[in-house]
Amino acid sequence: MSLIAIGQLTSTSSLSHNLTQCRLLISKAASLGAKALFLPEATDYIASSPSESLSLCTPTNKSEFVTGLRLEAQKHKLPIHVGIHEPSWTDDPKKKIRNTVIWIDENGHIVHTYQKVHLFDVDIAGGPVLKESEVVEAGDKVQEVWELEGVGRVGSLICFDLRFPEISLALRRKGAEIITYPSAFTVPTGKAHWEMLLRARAIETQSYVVAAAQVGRHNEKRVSYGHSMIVDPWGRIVAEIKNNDEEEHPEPELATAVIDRELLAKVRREMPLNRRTDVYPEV
Ligand SMILES: O=C(O)CNC(=O)[C@H](CS)NC(=O)CCC(=O)C(=O)O
Repeated sequence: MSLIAIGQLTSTSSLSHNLTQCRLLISKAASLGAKALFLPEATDYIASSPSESLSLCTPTNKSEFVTGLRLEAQKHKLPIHVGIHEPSWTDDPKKKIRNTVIWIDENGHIVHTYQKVHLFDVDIAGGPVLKESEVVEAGDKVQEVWELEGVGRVGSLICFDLRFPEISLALRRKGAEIITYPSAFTVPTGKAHWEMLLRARAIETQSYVVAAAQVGRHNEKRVSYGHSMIVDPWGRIVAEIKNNDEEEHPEPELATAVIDRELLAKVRREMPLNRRTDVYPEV
């Protein structure tokens, strides 16, 4: 049984501001004895336009934000899972960004990474209108699941990936016990679908779902839904940040939950989900 923490904040286009907010969450998570801290998608920055996003994107080993987090992880001996932007270019004139999540271990080393596979291109009447693929390069790999010592086997996904059960089932097949969805959901889609999708993914993969999310107003164009949560393999919400949807500038917040591997084993033992791949194709 190990405690983990999720952090919720409002990233802006100021990397140093975002780092300051993360430092508060990191020291809080460490003082509570969490074994790891999970932060949202795009914690390094949320820009107000594709061109601003491109101009803020720097190589990971030169990013002041990532360097700052690595030092904090080392100082507090606290592993950190965090969504960032990474450049994909070498000398490609059509520059693109990678929307990734990195895993920083307790020594401050980046030991795992995942690049978002499903990009958010939507045009919903009355909003939101977002075309992530204009500036972001889609990933093409399911991550290898890794062991977070004393906690469980982790597989990472990001935000919009949540709507595609196939990739979470692929992680389960690779041995995942904890599936993460660092996110920046929009308010209308969050109100309609966020909790339902997270709980569905937890129930059908019989895994913990860890979803740290951006909240509040990032700039004149973007607001995120928040409501970060951890769901257990039975579909129960075991940690939740209940932000007020009217509040545009909430304080960074933290929530914790215990990961109970015995419960996980019990759920999987009591209701085996044996697939009928003789009837339909394996996904
Ligand atoms: O823009 C950045 O820098 C960070 N990336 C994001 O915020 C991404 C792409 S715009 N947001 C989502 O995928 C929201 C998905 C969503 O809201 C849904 O599935 O309903």
